[in-house]
Amino acid sequence: MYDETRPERPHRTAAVIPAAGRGVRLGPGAPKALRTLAGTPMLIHAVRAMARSRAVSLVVVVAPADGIGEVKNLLDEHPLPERTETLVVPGGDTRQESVRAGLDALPEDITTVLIHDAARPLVPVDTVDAVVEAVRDGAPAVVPALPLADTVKEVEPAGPGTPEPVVATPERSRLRAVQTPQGFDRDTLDRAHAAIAVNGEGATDDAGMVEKLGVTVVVVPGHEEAFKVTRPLDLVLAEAVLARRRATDAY
Ligand SMILES: Nc1ccn([C@@H]2O[C@H](COP(=O)(O)OP(=O)(O)OP(=O)(O)O)[C@@H](O)[C@H]2O)c(=O)n1
Ligand SMILES: C[C@](O)(CO)[C@H](O)COP(=O)(O)O
Repeated sequence: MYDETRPERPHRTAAVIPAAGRGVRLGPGAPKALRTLAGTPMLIHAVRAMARSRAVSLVVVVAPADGIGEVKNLLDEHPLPERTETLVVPGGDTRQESVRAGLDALPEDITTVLIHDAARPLVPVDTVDAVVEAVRDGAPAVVPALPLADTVKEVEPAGPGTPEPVVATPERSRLRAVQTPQGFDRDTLDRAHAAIAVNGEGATDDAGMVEKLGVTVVVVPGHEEAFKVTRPLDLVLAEAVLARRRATDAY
């Protein structure tokens, strides 16, 4: 409820980009975030995607611990609009630890945080803005997501080469494939990470940690081009999207 005796906290939004993964599923080569798409490192595409939003005034890149200097050089070589500051911090052994390192580096005045995978370099600015707007409208946690095209089965995992028994078929119309940026009220996300540090349970995304607090997470429409570059075929798709953007002057 609005309390007129309490001064409004100014909204300031930061994007934290976990970029410290190795990219094992992509195959041998440089760390995934440093591999190029249309000649530009994936990380730079992701940083630009955040900086395109006028709401984002700070981008924190969580880099491989042995790649801090290289990432700083890349950011110097690819300047952003003047309104966007950048910070680079070393990541951890898991995505969760890397996100925590990014959160720890945020200045006090940040009230809204976006967590965005470097591995989703092509997310359109409208998706970023929709997430920020939903947080600013009062949702403590917001994820962009799309309905699924495939039917999904829950299985009893078995060893390699052993057929896995199906245990359930969730109703597809109720399922969503979740993307990033995921947007949060900063205090809520800090609480979620602190709780996980105590109980030790992990989650494959940040919203999952907030759900464990019992806080409602809401979904806004995601975008097909916000897909995660995970396996080699994703590189082919990403290059095709960039070629189409260049041909239509949309980039
Ligand atoms: N220790 C880690 C692991 C992952 N990430 C980041 O989290 C995002 C999503 O992770 P994923 O796509 O799984 O990247 P990788 O861990 O690099 O991929 P893989 O699992 O194939 O090694 C990526 O931007 C990745 O750089 C990170 O910052 N720190
Ligand atoms: C955060 C995420 O991109 C949401 O779909 C996904 O969970 C990351 O998973 P990964 O295995 O770390 O790539």
